[in-house]
Amino acid sequence: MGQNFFFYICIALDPRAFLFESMTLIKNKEFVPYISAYALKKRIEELGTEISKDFADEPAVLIGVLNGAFMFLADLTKKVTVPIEVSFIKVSSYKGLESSGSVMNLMGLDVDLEGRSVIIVEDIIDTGLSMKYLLELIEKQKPKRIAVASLLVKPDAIIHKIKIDYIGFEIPNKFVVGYGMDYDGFGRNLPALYQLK
Ligand SMILES: O=P(O)(O)OC[C@H]1O[C@H](OP(=O)(O)OP(=O)(O)O)[C@H](O)[C@@H]1O
Ligand code: HPA
Repeated sequence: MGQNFFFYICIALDPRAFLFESMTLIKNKEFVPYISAYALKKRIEELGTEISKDFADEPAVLIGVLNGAFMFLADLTKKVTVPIEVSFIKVSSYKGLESSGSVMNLMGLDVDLEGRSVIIVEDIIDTGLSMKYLLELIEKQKPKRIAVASLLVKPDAIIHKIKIDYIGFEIPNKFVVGYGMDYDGFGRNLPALYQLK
């Protein structure tokens, strides 16, 4: 409700939020404009402000989940005004338009997280499988605190219940591309978000 409310207020207050690009075709699938680059930017600014307040006294390690989170992490970190560290992990669970049902760890962590405050930064939480895997993996390192930030969450698709601390937008259970997210490897470079028609 909170995220949707923000979205409509954003459109009402600033007509630039309407500046969608046109439909896009990726590997013969049609995707229609869904969330504009402007609306993403405004929401990410808010998330950056929230994180800056919450972690003002305890420098956090932000862990971006590759590949999808590269754009969100880059824009989010620019809006965090308190000291942070940045690192990456790479996992894969999605094949084409569906979850494969298992998580492959393709690149491990290079930071010691014991006693640290950690924020896992994801582009999207869909079934929750990847985040469940990541939480279990990171908990083994005994951090002081783990928070989860995800630009998008599909509440109707979640199978693995997870506490999500920072949510950009709650979206329906429909496949999306753009702003880091791909369909079969393509579409990650789109600056806005598109939904499968
Ligand atoms: O909640 P889930 O059902 O696990 O889906 C979410 C995961 O799927 C996507 O990654 P993907 O496996 O497509 O790899 P990518 O980041 O390289 O695109 C996304 O970036 C999340 O990590
Ligand atoms: O809707 C999606 N789009 C792209 N990648 C994804 N990974 C999980 N869900 C999605």
